[in-house]
Amino acid sequence: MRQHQNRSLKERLSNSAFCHFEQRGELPCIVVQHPGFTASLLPQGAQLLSFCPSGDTSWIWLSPTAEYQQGTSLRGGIPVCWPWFGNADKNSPEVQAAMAEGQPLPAHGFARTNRWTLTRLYEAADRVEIDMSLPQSHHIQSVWQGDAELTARWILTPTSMEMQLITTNTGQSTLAFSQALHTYLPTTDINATRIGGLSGHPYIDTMTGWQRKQQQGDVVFQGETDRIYLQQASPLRLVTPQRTLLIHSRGSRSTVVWNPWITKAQRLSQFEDNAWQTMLCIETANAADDWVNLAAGANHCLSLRLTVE
Ligand SMILES: O=P(O)(O)OC[C@H]1O[C@@H](O)[C@H](O)[C@@H](O)[C@@H]1O
Repeated sequence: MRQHQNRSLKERLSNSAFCHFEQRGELPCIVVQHPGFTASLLPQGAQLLSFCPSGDTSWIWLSPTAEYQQGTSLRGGIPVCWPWFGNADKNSPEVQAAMAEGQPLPAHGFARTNRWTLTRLYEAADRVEIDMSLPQSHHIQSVWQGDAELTARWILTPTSMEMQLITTNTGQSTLAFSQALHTYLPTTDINATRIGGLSGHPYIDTMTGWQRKQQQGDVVFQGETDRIYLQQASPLRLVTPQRTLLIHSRGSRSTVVWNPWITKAQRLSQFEDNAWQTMLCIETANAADDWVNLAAGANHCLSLRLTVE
């Protein structure tokens, strides 16, 4: 099955102007080498691993110790969390209703560890667009009873990286889900890093028993940080010593901000002990109170677009 999937992906990419197939450990990877930018994406998890405009370093962080293993999400890039965010039991009863009972349920859902299929590739002088869809599988049906089609779309240009996650409710009744584009971002110094655009927003601080608080000013990092900011926030402004990145989002009414800091870093897989100093996550989400209730037949598009200021 895997070999057949890899053969047809190779064939599909053999006529491509800018994309080629590369095997990385156990995983096939799509490498994009456009005159204006380079990028790499895994069909496993529809995970973008890197995006570098020409002359720049990657706007996306990838762990130097990331492992290319079947069925395991790589640490870094943009993992897709869907159809639930975080621990299954922290989701609303509506989101939990479609989850199978008596099964171990993976954190952040199953989309990030399953194999997706390349369904569209558009290449032009000013952009590359790539679509992947998540096929139904026995494994998915054993953990989740929702009826949905899921498409990931990237629109890559020399000056921007857009990722969309489109959920279509193919069932007869309303579909409830939570989700995130779990973007890992680089910084050269977490102590000199701040996020603008969240001042005045309420947030859930998972570090203090899910207490509700309110953000005053920019978000700065002084310890382990794991927060769900509520309400729509776009654009966010990530200021690092290296660059200022604007994070534009649509279809998102919550933002997760995460840095594991010193102690949690030592417990994380595929993560060097000091890596917390040079990364953070800003996740374009619909999480906690903010889950999506999608009518039968309707679509929902969660989108994230990165540009530099
Ligand atoms: O190790 P995982 O499953 O990729 O999760 C990483 C982090 O993901 C974040 O979204 C969560 O808020 C954190 O609590 C979690 O630790």
